[in-house]
Amino acid sequence: MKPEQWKICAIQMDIAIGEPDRNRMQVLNKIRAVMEQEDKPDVIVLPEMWNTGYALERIHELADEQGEQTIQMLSALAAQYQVNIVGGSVAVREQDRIYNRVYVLNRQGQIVKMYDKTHLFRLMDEHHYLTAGEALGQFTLDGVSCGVIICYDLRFPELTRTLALQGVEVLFVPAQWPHPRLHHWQTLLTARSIENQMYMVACNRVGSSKGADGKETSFFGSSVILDPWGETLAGAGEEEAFVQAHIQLSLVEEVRGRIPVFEDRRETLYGAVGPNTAVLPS
Ligand SMILES: O=C(O)CCC(=O)C(=O)O
Repeated sequence: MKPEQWKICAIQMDIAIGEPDRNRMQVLNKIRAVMEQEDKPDVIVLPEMWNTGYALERIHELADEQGEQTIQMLSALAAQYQVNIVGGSVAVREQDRIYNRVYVLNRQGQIVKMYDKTHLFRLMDEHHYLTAGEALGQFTLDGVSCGVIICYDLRFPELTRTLALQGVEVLFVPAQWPHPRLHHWQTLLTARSIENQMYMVACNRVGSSKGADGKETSFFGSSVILDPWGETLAGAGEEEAFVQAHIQLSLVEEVRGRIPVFEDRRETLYGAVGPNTAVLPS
């Protein structure tokens, strides 16, 4: 049965580029610390590409083969602490392909969803190294309809809208969103939350790392939990933090009832979301 409320914890952390063993140890210790709190969370969320960072030039050698190490660790933790884990994303190798993949584990430690980032971020050369996913990230945890998108996916309102139309009430957004685009991050998260009347749990990394071009990229954190009105329930700055909030699950239905945008949509005017019907200049 669907709970009345959930406690969510987003683990905002630094990531050591190209050091999966060190990052796994960090994640293990942080999850243990979170679960030692008196008021334990129901769902833990991690940031994007937390095993390798954006070490794209060595990604074939560093990525987790079939996700085995990630699955083993997160599944054991989920079962031990009986907590749901939205496992951020990790670089996973499947034969000669690399995916930027989220594993979602339930309280029994079972995988309930695998989602591969569908929109690859050209500005960081993802399209040269990674393979895009072809499926949406909808799943159920404790009877709650949830969705996941990864970082740059946030710029595609059709994706979040499609998930909302599938009934998603809580959307998770693992990210490595860098400076100087804090304004985009905050605005897009708030807009997606308000227009889709859903909870938004966005978990970004902090720290900085050097890319293949030798340039330093720094990440502003600013992880946030928004309610279906787009109001901030919890947020962080640029330091490592546990971003935590209790969310009232019935609020989604209440907000959708107050301002019934899903009933008021004029699909016959602007088409169903889904296939790309945009007319581009020739
Ligand atoms: O869209 C952006 O500005 C940031 C996206 C990004 O860094 C990513 O998808 O990894």
